[in-house]
Amino acid sequence: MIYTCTITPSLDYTTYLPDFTAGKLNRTGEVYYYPGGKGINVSRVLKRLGADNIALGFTGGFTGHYIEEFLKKEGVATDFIETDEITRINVKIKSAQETELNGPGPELDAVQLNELADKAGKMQKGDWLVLAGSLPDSIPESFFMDLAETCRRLGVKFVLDTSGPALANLIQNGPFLIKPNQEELGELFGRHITDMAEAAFYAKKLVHSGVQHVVVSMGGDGALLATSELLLQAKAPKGKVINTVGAGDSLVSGFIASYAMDADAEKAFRYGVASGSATAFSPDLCTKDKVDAVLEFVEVYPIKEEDVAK
Ligand SMILES: Nc1ncnc2c1ncn2[C@@H]1O[C@H](COP(=O)(O)OP(=O)(O)OP(=O)(O)O)[C@@H](O)[C@H]1O
Ligand SMILES: O=P(O)(O)OC[C@@]1(O)O[C@H](CO)[C@@H](O)[C@@H]1O
Repeated sequence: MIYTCTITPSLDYTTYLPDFTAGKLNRTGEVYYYPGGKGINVSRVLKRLGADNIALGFTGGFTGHYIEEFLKKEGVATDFIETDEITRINVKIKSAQETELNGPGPELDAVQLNELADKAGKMQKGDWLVLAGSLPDSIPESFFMDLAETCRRLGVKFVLDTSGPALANLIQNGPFLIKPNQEELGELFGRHITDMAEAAFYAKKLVHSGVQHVVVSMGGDGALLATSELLLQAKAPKGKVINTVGAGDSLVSGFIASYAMDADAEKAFRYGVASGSATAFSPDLCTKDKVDAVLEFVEVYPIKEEDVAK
């Protein structure tokens, strides 16, 4: 079974308007209320790609209830732990530019965290755990280290799509897959990464430190994959970009859905990039039809040793 874990879900209040001016009253046009948070997006896309999964995490209040109902209607199984706090509302403003306002995550106590640890302790060899999204500072880092250790002990494939100090610590546990974007990769090494050559250099470093698959997503420039055997670049297909929120999560979903079927990292990478781009070209997250339609336009080729920054 594939489990996703979203510590900080959100209800994404998503609105499109022709002009947005900060400091003024802006009247919105189209408004959408999507369940959000990175792990939840991964769950939704996995389901659309035909991969059954269970969404874990913490939800509360009317927003939490809405998220659960929405996921139920889409056929995504959930096993959330209830919080007293209302799940945050994140505001996504789509105008000439994309502006986002993300709220803080929940305050969780030891009982709630233990409940999650218990669920993780029941996973089985061959399962997947995708820990995605921001991790509140109030949770001790040792909690996530223990989660990673549980995965290692049980033979569960641990996938990480988070950032900050937690990511830096957790990569020491040899996760199956991490998917930093260019900026997050730079944060890990305290530098500003400007191109594919530099991204390849640092991705390889992560592989040497024990990460099994490193996918660095680079927005409209595509992505790269580094493993102990492969160093590949994918060019993203061209298309009309509507909404890039969740594009990275879709890449993770596409990779997992494909790898779970064929255990072929190159194929999974191509399918992941197609999924990310298909979301960028959609108002909500991608559908399988859209992914299949863009797949043939994803170009994948090896990065030559001389093209890796030194
Ligand atoms: N403008 C674009 N055109 C085509 N494909 C895109 C575009 N932006 C994103 N993508 C696709 O989505 C993938 C992930 O995008 P990106 O690097 O923006 O992820 P991210 O920063 O993790 O996003 P998020 O956190 O919003 O999910 C890219 O590798 C690419 O395949
Ligand atoms: O605040 P975080 O947890 O870093 O990111 C949360 C978020 O921006 O990520 C998703 C897109 O990737 C959205 O659904 C959600 O609102």
